Amino acid sequence: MELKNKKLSMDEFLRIRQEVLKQWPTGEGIDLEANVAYLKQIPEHKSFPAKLRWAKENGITLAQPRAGVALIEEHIELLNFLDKEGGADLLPSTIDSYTRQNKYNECERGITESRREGRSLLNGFPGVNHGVHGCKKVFEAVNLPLQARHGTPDARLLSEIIHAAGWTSNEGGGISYNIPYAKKVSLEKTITDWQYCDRLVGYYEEQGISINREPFGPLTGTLVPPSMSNAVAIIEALLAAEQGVKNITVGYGQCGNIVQDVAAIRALEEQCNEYLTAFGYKNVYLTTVFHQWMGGFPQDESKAFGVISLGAIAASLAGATKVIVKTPHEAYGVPTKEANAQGIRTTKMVLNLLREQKLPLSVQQINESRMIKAETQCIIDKVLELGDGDLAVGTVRGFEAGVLDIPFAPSVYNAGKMMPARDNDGAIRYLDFGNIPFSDDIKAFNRNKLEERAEFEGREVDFKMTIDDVYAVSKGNLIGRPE
Ligand SMILES: CC[C@H]1O[C@@H](n2cnc3c(N)ncnc32)[C@H](O)[C@@H]1O
Repeated sequence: MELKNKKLSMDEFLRIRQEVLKQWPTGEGIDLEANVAYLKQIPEHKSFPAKLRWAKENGITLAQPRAGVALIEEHIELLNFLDKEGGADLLPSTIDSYTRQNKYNECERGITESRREGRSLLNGFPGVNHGVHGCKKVFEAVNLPLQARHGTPDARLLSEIIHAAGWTSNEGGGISYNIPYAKKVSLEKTITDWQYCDRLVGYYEEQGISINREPFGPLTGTLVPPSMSNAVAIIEALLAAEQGVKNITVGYGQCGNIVQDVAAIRALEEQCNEYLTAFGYKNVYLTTVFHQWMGGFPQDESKAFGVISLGAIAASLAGATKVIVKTPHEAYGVPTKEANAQGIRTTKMVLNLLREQKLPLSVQQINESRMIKAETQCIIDKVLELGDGDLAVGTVRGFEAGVLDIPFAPSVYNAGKMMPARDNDGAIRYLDFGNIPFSDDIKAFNRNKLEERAEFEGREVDFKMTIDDVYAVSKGNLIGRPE
């Protein structure tokens, strides 16, 4: 089917749906009307969109962890522990890597072995294998809204199952769950598949049920310039809105310079609303999510709490609707429930202390916001031009041309020509523009900022800065100064 940014007809959607539900036995018999009846009866306090709206209207930043284990009972115990002991405001179910690659046979084996071993041998919750029944059991055993968090290029069956089970939020998108997560999956395929996931939400919205969609903001989480991640987030929000999604949370991964981080997430919300309005999508309720540092973490747990606290501070000062919490085990892998709860308590302490404070507008922040918006607009306008006005086609051609280019992405569809580095204040700039058609002013701004650092450090502006910056935070610094 030819790729286009057009709302799927119900006939087309239902035709595809027949194939989707056959991908694994747990897809059999998932009935949309029965789902509508179930979703209509879930209590307000367990609706993701309702809680996000409450937080935004009350100027509160919510804390949400990541968490997922192989077996249903242990997963329920984990989630309730993070609620009761951690103070989580929203709950995830982080889905395991096999499910993300649609390798449900491996999931089955992992579930069996986890039962035998008495511990989780999967790195997340295998939602497809547990099916609607299992996911509903989790939803009914917790007391907070529930969201699927994963990294799945083809999440169509997973989305059917989690929404049927009452989970009223799904993370991901055709770009953000492809380019940073997959090596050889075409963008045509993943954009098409995520149009299905969004159209499913559009169907539920048409039945009067609000479901939240959250593009994955941080992408590779490694020195991604804010305008590049904002451009991708806005594109995915627009693609979702075309399919009838009405409740969207756009995301941003902490970069480390507070002024840039606050400016970036505020610019993201403002510019995304501008584009939604310009494209005629009315009544889309937009919120934001700030991801605590997604790059390398220090092994020392006390230092890790420092990184977690900085993320909480930036999220709160920016007025983000939600912050995704890291744990002191980040440098090692899947955290214990205790460590996970510690990350949430640290975050909530900071959020409570800063609740009445926001970073006052400064000249630096206004200039940073202007630059981010100008860079973002340059990227999106070129994408639309390449697509002859079609955003989906333009996105595919944008990656082919290197106009959209995510640093350190594994996908063969990513040009990998653009290179970032931090300036002397730790803000992320473009060191090599690759094929991004920025204006001369934008290029001069980025170059000058990096020249300032070069002069301060007594070295040339070059790729060594990038490499030094990649490892800096795990070594205890923000900027990778020469040793
Ligand atoms: C997007 C990557 C992030 O997800 C986190 N993550 C992945 N799987 C799990 C998991 N099963 N439990 C808690 N955190 C997890 C990982 O530590 C990293 O911070």
